[in-house]
Amino acid sequence: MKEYWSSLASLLGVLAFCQSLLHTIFPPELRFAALKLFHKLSHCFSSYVYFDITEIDGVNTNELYNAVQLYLSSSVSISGNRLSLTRAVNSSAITFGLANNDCILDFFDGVTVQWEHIVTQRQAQGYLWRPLPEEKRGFTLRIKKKDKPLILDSYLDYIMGRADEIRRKNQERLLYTNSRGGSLDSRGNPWESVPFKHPSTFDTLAMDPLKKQQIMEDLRDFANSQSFYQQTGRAWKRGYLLYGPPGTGKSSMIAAMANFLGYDVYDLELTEVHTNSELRKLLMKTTSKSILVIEDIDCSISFTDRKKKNSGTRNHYDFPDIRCGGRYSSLSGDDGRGGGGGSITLSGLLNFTDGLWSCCGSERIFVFTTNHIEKLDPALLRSGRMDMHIFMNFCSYPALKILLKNYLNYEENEIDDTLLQEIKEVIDKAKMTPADVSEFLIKNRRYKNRAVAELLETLKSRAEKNEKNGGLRKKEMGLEEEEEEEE
Ligand SMILES: Nc1ncnc2c1ncn2[C@@H]1O[C@H](COP(=O)(O)OP(=O)(O)OP(=O)(O)O)[C@@H](O)[C@H]1O
Ligand SMILES: [Mg+2]
Repeated sequence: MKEYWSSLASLLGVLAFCQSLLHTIFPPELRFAALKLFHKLSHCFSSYVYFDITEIDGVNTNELYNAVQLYLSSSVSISGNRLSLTRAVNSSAITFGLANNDCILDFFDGVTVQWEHIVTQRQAQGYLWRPLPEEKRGFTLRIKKKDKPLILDSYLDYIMGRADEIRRKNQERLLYTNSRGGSLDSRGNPWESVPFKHPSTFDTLAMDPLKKQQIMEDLRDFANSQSFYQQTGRAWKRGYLLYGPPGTGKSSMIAAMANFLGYDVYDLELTEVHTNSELRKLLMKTTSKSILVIEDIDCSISFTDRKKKNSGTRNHYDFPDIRCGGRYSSLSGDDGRGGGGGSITLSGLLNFTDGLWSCCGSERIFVFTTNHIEKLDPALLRSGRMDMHIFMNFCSYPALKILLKNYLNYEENEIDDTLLQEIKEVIDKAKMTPADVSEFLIKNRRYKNRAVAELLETLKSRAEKNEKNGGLRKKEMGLEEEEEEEE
C-alpha cells in the first residue's frame, strides 16, 4: 500500500513538472496550438476515429442527430444503465433514450461501435432570429479506423432507415378521405384526416390460414424490396384487388394490411372526383407508405369491358363510359390523359394506378374492392395494376375456428369433436358470410356451448335452403334449355 501511494505521488510530481514546463516554454498564445497538436498526434497514433453529430448544424436541425436518437431508442439496441424516457406529441409509444453524457455500445455487421451522448451548456447568445436551445447536444460515434468504410457506407444509412421505421410505428396513423367534393382545406389539401384506429389485424381476420400467410408474406416482401424495385426499374407500388360477396371481410382486410405495415390509409371516394386532373391532384397529395383504397369500384364507376363495347377504329380510351355518383359524365373533350376535361375516364383511372404520376411518392399500395369482379374492365385487372387478386369467400371451417376463438375464446380442443365434425360437413353448403357468423356469435357469446350448438342448427337450415334453391334453379335452367331446343 505504501509503495502504491509513493508511485502515485511521483506520477503527480511528473505531471506537475510537465505542466510547469508547458507554461514556461510556450507562451499563452502558443499553448492552445500546442495542445491541439498534441491531440492531433495522439489521434494519429490512436486506432479509433470519432464522428461528432450535433443536434443543430449551424441554425438547421441535423436530421442525422434525430435519426440516431430514435435508432438508439429502439429497445433492441438499448443496453445502457441509465436511460431517458420520452413520449412525443401524437405518438402512441414511449421511447427510450440515452441519458446525458452516457455511453452505449452497438453492434453492426460484426463491428462494435460506441455512441456517447454529450450535453454541454451553450454560451450566452447575442440576438438570433431563431434562438438556439440552452443546451448543446450531440452524439459522438467512436469506431475503429479500419471500420470507417463500412460505417460510412452502410451503418449510417441503416440508422436512417431504422429511424424512419420507428417514427412510423410510433406515430398515430391517419385515415384520409376526399369526401368534400373536391374542395380544399385552408392549406390547399384535398384530403381530410382522422386518426386511424381500426382494430382488425391478420390475427383476427377469419380466412384460410394458408392464404392469409401468402398475403402477409407478399406484403412483407413488398415493404422490404426497395432495392429490388429500383434495380428492375419498376415503380415501388403494388395493387391488390379484393373481391367477393358482401360481409366477407374486404374492408377488414384493408385495415389489417394497414395495421400490419403501419401505413396510412387514403379512402378515395371516386364519386366525389369530377375530372382526371382532380384525380391526379389527389394522388399527388398522398404520402409514401400509404394504402390508397377505392371501395366498391364497380358501384362508384361503371366500367364495362372496353373490348366488348368498342368495335370501331376509334381509340376506346376516348369513350365516356364512366358514371359518377349515379350520373353519367360526358366526354367534354378530355383526352383521357388527365387533361382539364369535365369527367374522369377509365384511362384517367388507369393512369392514376399505373401512369407516370402513380410513381410520385413511393412504397404505395393500391387496393380496390368489388362484389362483382366480372363487371370490371380487364385492363384494370392486369398485373402491374392489380398484382394480386384475393377472393374473399363465405365462411369456411378454418375461418370459423378463428371466429370461435375471437368471439367465444374457444380453443379447438375445447369443442366436442362430433359437433365440430358436423359443422365441418355442413359449413361450405351453408354459404354464411363471416359477417353473419360474427353477428350470430356476438349475440350468443355469453353461453358458449349453446352458441356453437345453435350455430350448427343455423348452418344446417341454411345448407338445406341453399340445396333446395339450387335444385329449383337447376330445374328452371333445364326447362329453359328444353324450350330453347324446341324452338
Ligand atoms: N373475414 C372476416 N374476418 C373477421 N371478421 C369479419 C370477416 N368478414 C367480415 N367480418 C366481420 O363483419 C363485418 C363486416 O365485414 P367487412 O366490412 O370487412 O365486409 P366487406 O367484405 O367489406 O363487405 P362489403 O362488401 O359489404 O363492403 C366486420 O366488421 C367484421 O367484424
Ligand atoms: Mg367493405
